[in-house]
Amino acid sequence: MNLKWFVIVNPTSGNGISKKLWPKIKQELIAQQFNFEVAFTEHEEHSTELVQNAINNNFLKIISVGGDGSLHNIINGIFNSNITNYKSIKLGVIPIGTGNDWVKSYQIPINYKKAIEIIKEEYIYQQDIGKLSLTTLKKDFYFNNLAGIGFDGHVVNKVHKYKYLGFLAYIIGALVSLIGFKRKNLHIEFNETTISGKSLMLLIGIGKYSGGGMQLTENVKTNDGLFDISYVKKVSFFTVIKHISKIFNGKATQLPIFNTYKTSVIKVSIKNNENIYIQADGELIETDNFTASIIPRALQFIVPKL
Ligand SMILES: Nc1ncnc2c1ncn2[C@@H]1O[C@H](COP(=O)(O)OP(=O)(O)OP(=O)(O)O)[C@@H](O)[C@H]1O
Repeated sequence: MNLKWFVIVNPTSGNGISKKLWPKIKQELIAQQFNFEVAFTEHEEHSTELVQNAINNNFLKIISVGGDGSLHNIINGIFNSNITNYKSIKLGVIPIGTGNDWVKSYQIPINYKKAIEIIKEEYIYQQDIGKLSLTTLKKDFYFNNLAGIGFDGHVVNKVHKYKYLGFLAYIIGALVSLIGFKRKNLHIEFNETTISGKSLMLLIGIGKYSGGGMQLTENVKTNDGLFDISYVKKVSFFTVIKHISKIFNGKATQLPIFNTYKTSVIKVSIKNNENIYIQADGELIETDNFTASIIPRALQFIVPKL
């Protein structure tokens, strides 16, 4: 076993803030007596490969410096591989992203010095991981925070243009995208429930926050072995504007447009081969019918002791 930490830095995250801050982060890691090696991502999804190499070289303690997409790629690197000792891995996050949504569930501070202090404590929390198995493409994608299909994916597709606006990128992207959005036909099955027809969006949640601080799922517990499902058939622009504060204060799911459920498995089919976007942790994945299943307490994350 390698006792050193392996630090993966996405220099592009947070609109390039990671790159600018890295010298200070490095200094702080040294000051807090971390023994570490570092690698920078050189292209999209490179962290998937970097984490696999690190684990194959016996590193078990990983730090992600970046946003939700960087963490998502690291998790896909761990689970989309033949790594069998993933239960021994410890994963810490120094959040330098745009949305930084996963860290909000655990109140991990955006301040990098404080985030490093938390990692130093090595307090472990075993969190559920979601697995999206694409039916036709026979590919698996994993997520640690939230996946969505429909409007949600559409916003992720649009949001790149607005990332310079920071966390506001998602809400502005959502408002702009709502105008003229055409709902898609979905067929959704879980437990004894079937939902079929034109749908605005389906959210499959593990973590509490998405879209830069929005709370669109209910009674979230990240290790209960259940997805927090939110289904919205339709919504008007006027309703969103009227209830905009509820999107961020956790009360949105009380609105009658929200149907919420809990399940460990959910099957989604896209009717009529419609062109629809699917996102996982804010990263677009390929479009296909899929089954989402939860892997309870699959991975050890380093979080603050609450
Ligand atoms: N060297 C690189 N060049 C270009 N893209 C990269 C590079 N390294 C990683 N990426 C991509 O950068 C994207 C965004 O990263 P990340 O999500 O960490 O930052 P963010 O978008 O600013 O934050 P958030 O997801 O929290 O809003 C990911 O999709 C990842 O694949």
